[in-house]
Amino acid sequence: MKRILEEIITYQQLLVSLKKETMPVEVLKSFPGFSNPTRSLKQSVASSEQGIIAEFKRRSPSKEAINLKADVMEIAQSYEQMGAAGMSVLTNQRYFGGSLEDLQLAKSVCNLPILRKDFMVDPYQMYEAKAYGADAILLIANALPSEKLEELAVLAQELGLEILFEIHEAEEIEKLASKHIDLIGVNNRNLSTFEVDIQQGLDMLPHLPSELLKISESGIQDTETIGKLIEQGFNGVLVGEFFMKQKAAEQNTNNR
Ligand SMILES: O=C(O)c1ccccc1NCC(=O)[C@H](O)[C@H](O)COP(=O)(O)O
Repeated sequence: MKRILEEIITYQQLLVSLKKETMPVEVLKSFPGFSNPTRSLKQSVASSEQGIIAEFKRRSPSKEAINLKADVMEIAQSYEQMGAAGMSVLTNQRYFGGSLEDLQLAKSVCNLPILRKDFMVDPYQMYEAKAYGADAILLIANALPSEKLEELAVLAQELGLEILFEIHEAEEIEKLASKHIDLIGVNNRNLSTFEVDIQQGLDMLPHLPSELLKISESGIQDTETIGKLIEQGFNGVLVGEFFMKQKAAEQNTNNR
């Protein structure tokens, strides 16, 4: 079976080449948001008790429908009210039902730093992230060679975007120099098998550079697990499905 990550990366490369034709970088640079100052996700996580990065996620390759009817503006405001340190917005349409417009709307209705959670493969996407209002971007260690990760990281930093560098295995930390990393994310989900192992993430803690803020990502399904991860040394958590399902349940109750 072709790994989903490889499939997504191939798709992204094709998508970016089409977008470059329809919306050149020069046009992205003229977006009003392009020159906005960055809201620091790093500072917000560092100064928050549980460093919660709450994700907007309608569906996913592993779960299909999560909350298909979700309203991004309502959810952004509720994440801010519940005390999240930041918001992650999946901007990939095909696999997650998200969009850059979701990101733009989220940014416009709350004061949270916004992470563009997508599969970044090309410098063009850094300009796009900035134009639509992202404060931080994701770089996935397993998705690209070191040279490409560095190229994207350098440009992101030039544009004032912070970097969440995601790893699944401890050795992957070596793929990008610490000077380019604002937050290190340990993905508890294996992107080939979709298996989630929170303990494997916890076991990696002693191997991570002490100076970096550490985020536990994926598969977190209750508040007890959030507490345990923070108690054991993570500075924050990135949670999607659990919060989005809660929001769907609240919506159903309100509609009755
Ligand atoms: O969520 C998936 O099924 C998925 C599959 C393949 C690549 C990436 C995937 N997720 C992206 C994410 O990073 C998660 O949405 C994020 O860590 C939150 O996870 P969760 O709390 O389990 O929704």
